[in-house]
Amino acid sequence: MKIGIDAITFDVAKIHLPIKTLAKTRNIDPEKLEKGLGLLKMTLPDTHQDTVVFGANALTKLIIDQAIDLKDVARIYVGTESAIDSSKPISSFLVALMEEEFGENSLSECDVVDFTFACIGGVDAMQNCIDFVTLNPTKKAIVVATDFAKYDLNSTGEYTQGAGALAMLITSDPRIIAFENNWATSTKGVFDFFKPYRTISKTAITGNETNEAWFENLESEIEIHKDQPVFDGQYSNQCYMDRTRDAYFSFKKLKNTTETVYDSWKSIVMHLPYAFQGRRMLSEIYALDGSNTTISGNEDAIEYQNKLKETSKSDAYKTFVTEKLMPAEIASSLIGNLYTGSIFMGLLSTLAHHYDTKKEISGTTFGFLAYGSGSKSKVFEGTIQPNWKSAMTSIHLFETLEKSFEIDFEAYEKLHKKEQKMSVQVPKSEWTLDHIETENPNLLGARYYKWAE
Ligand SMILES: CC(=O)CC(=O)SCCNC(=O)CCNC(=O)[C@H](O)C(C)(C)COP(=O)(O)OP(=O)(O)OC[C@H]1O[C@@H](n2cnc3c(N)ncnc32)[C@H](O)[C@@H]1OP(=O)(O)O
Repeated sequence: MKIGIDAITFDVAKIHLPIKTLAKTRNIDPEKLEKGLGLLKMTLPDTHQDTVVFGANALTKLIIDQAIDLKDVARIYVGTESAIDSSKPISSFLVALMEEEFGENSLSECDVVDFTFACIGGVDAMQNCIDFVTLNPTKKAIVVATDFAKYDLNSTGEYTQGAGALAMLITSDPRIIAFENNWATSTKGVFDFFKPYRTISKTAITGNETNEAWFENLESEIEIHKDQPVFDGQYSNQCYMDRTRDAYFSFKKLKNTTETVYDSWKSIVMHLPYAFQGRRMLSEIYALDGSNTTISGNEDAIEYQNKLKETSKSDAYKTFVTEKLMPAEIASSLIGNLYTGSIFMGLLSTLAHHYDTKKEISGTTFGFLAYGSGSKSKVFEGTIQPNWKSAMTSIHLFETLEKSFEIDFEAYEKLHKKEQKMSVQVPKSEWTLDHIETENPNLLGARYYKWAE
């Protein structure tokens, strides 16, 4: 029995800052960002948008476009690392909004939960849903991956920001892609990128040593939540390379093959925190699993790195990248990082590219290399199904991204610093964050959403 993705929808932030504008203001060589990292635009949420809004928009579109009867949906599992509450999951908000739109109690028997493991939570959610549908082939599950990749101003992550969501319908006999039951994992607990609870001492804020109540906070430490991560960029790259390499070779063992696995993949879809991360990180796997590898494993660290650099600059590797990785990069260049959604956006970008260029990819196998900081990689593969094109007719990925609204640097900084109070663009036919409760003590911080006609 085949299980996989039957339909995909997306909702990406509709405003963007051109990378050239950021490069100019930050005094960075634009060529480094455009040609070195593959960045063109970075999207960011408007004042009325958050991760619930993106997820709800993608999900509403999926339900309407695919005429899904919610009685058939047994699970809505969300992948996110941008939760807006430490207890109430985004999936709980989504249920409320979907019931508002599609009828009271229409999802009352649906199991919902959020999965958090940095950027790999969406893949974890999907693997779980696939297992569920394998056991219950008449049922359907939906995976939503929603995130806001926000980095500190002036940090090395600043040019990799992005925001949006994807929703995927998981069924038996899927139209788009069916996954094989080989999932290889590599895990190691590290601090490459994380979003810790932080504190500031009350004394530092009030200048007062006596721990007097401060806006009803009785603790001497004031807790701070930030969307921006603590991270070490180059170390996170090393963790990404180590985990994906180990998961790849575990996958090879699972398949019990001595052949070069990536040769059997028409396209390779990786987690893309920025467009060229995959091509920059994959050269090691390319060299190690290649039939004519020049790497023996006995080199010292410097020689090993030099050989990898040589490999990554070779014509053969460039051709490999153009054939197998480039289609997934196109959307990433125009969006930025979607954290949990990035790998699925890479899949959608690949499908849209082949659809728009009229390439037949039915029956070909795609390889997936997922990564989440902290850290974990999963490697798996799937086969494109004969009816994949019928699931692409309503997608319009690149046309939609083309319509993104350009903002200037001043507007970007105001949004980043939360100084912008009014929407930059008037919302239309989409969910919006209406207000956050500030008075009622039993509902303090409750977030309310509404549909903008
Ligand atoms: C966060 C997640 O989503 C989870 C993860 O994946 S973790 C792994 C990724 N980590 C992150 O995304 C964390 C946030 N990002 C960062 O810290 C940084 O953006 C980064 C570490 C990813 C990149 O760091 P950086 O210091 O800006 O770039 P750097 O590593 O020097 O690479 C610049 C590239 O541009 C190239 N370049 C520089 N100037 C150039 C020019 N004028 N023309 C063309 N290319 C140029 C360099 O040669 C280099 O490419 P190669 O190594 O492939 O040759």
